[in-house]
Amino acid sequence: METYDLSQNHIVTPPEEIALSTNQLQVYYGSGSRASMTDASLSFPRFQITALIGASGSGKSTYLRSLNRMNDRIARIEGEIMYRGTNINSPKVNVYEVRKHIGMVFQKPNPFAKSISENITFALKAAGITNRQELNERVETSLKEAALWNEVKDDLNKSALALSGGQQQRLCIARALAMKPDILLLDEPASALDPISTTKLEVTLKELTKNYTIIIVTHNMQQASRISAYTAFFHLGHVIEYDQTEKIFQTPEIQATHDYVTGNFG
Ligand SMILES: Nc1ncnc2c1ncn2[C@@H]1O[C@H](COP(=O)(O)OP(=O)(O)OP(=O)(O)O)[C@@H](O)[C@H]1O
Repeated sequence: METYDLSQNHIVTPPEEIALSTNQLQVYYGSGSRASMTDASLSFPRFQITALIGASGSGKSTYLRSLNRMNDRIARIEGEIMYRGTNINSPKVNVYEVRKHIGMVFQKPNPFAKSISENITFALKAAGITNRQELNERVETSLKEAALWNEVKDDLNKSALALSGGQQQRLCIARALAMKPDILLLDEPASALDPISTTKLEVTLKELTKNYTIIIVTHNMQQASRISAYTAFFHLGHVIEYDQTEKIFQTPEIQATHDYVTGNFG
């Protein structure tokens, strides 16, 4: 791989309303003094999908997981994460509250070994919602939003583990949506899925932009260009380029981005 000047970057601020932004975010794992993520300043437009792309180890997951404080126990995170006028990367901010607004779905579908409906109601009950009618409504609404309702509505008491991988992943999305978040973070949600389930998931994500802001890590460049409005290219712990997706894939400003999207490395 060629050596690139990591200080060279091109980062736009989208003109749309911004749902979440980071200002010079730095992430240090353990007691290390070397940052695994350096000076990441990005603004994510509301009701759009933004894709985070880059080679393995470039820092995409590190960055994504920092956004809802999932890295708190294993890393030191410096810089600001601005959400609704508050820096949520502050020790004074309650991380559980943050995660109600900024939900996360992981690479491998990880439903609980419980029924389909209990997968959705579990966190709601823990949050103090006990009214049966409200719980039922949330189950139905979130399964509909995740485009799973029609496939499971007669099987709500069956085990979630009996679902296919693609259905399990949409259940995990429904589980996250049941908390009524504002922003959904997804870390390679389709990497364990077959092509048909992947297409279904992509269609679902696009539908969700009516009500949610989505930030997705993906290894799959076709996927990024199919579904996202903006794309950020990460390289060796730096954000090198951030712009409209079409621009990143067709006329990037930076050589490293060009080489990555044309398949020269990765
Ligand atoms: N828990 C951890 N402890 C220490 N270092 C870590 C940890 N997680 C990630 N790193 C390091 O941080 C850097 C960025 O890794 P990260 O997983 O964020 O990259 P990535 O772009 O998401 O890669 P992949 O696509 O393979 O998931 C790498 O050098 C990695 O070794």
